[in-house]
Amino acid sequence: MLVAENLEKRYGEVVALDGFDLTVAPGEVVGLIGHNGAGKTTFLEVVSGQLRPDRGRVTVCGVDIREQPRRARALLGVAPQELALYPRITVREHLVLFGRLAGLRPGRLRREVDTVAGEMLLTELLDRRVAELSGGQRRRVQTAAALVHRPPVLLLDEPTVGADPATREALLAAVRARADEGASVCYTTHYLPELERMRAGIAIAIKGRVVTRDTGQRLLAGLPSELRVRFARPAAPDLVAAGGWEVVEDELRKTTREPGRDLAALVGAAGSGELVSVAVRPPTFDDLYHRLATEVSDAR
Ligand SMILES: Nc1ncnc2c1ncn2[C@@H]1O[C@H](COP(=O)(O)OP(=O)(O)OP(=O)(O)O)[C@@H](O)[C@H]1O
Repeated sequence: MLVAENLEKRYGEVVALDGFDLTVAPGEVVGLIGHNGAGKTTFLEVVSGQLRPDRGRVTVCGVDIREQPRRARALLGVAPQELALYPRITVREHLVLFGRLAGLRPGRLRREVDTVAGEMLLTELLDRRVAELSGGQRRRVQTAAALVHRPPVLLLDEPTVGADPATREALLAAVRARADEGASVCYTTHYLPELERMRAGIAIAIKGRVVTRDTGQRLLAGLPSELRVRFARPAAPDLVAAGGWEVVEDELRKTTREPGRDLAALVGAAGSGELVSVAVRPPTFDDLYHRLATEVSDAR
């Protein structure tokens, strides 16, 4: 369980966190999303103990990070946005190092290294030095190092940046599996379909605070669908204009929260005999992101 309450952090005039609250329950993946500069990385740095907040409190499985920083740190798995790896050692040595620092004993450590290497598609690379890896491969090592000791709280800051599709899929599956085992996962990304894939809750940060916390499905439910209708012959222009339809080649399109009602009204006026096709595209996570982007620019 991760609980952050009323965090504040200033850098001179810049307010990076401004009353930031977030709770992530065991078994839950929360996608923390928001524009560049919304405070996501600052929040993760505060939780992982790299940064001291001016105000507020964070507990990790009930352990206060300020009162017992070492105990709290041992309960966390952190993959920061900036790569922080030792280039001269091998991938295996890396994972062993992180597992040992977290207190894993040799037998279990060996097993966990093999398991996480398999999950993150790193098995073939275990004996390569980090310096010899590509950017995407290094990021995978960083995520594996966060997972290796099976921490109850995971903080992953844009872990799929630069990942190819197979790697992205493997990473999302591994993260979801850790949550299914009971971990609380806080995951930042600018790519919302990843959150859909992990059945993640969504926390939207704007200007240093979480303004919305809901399921993806409920947030999507507030968005319009796109309705596309084709007739055998062009519909009458006055009919099109009156219904607020857009004409794109031989198709009528409308973005609407009530596709059924709009379709019925159109067909009622034009007659169904000429109808060739109807398609409804429900809102996607990309639409949600665009909506958020608009709302954020309006709030600025
Ligand atoms: N070391 C620093 N010194 C001064 N200002 C900083 C520092 N670190 C962050 N900030 C400022 O704090 C605010 C929040 O930054 P933060 O990196 O937390 O945003 P973010 O939501 O993670 O953005 P991104 O999506 O780009 O990763 C920004 O205005 C940023 O410029």
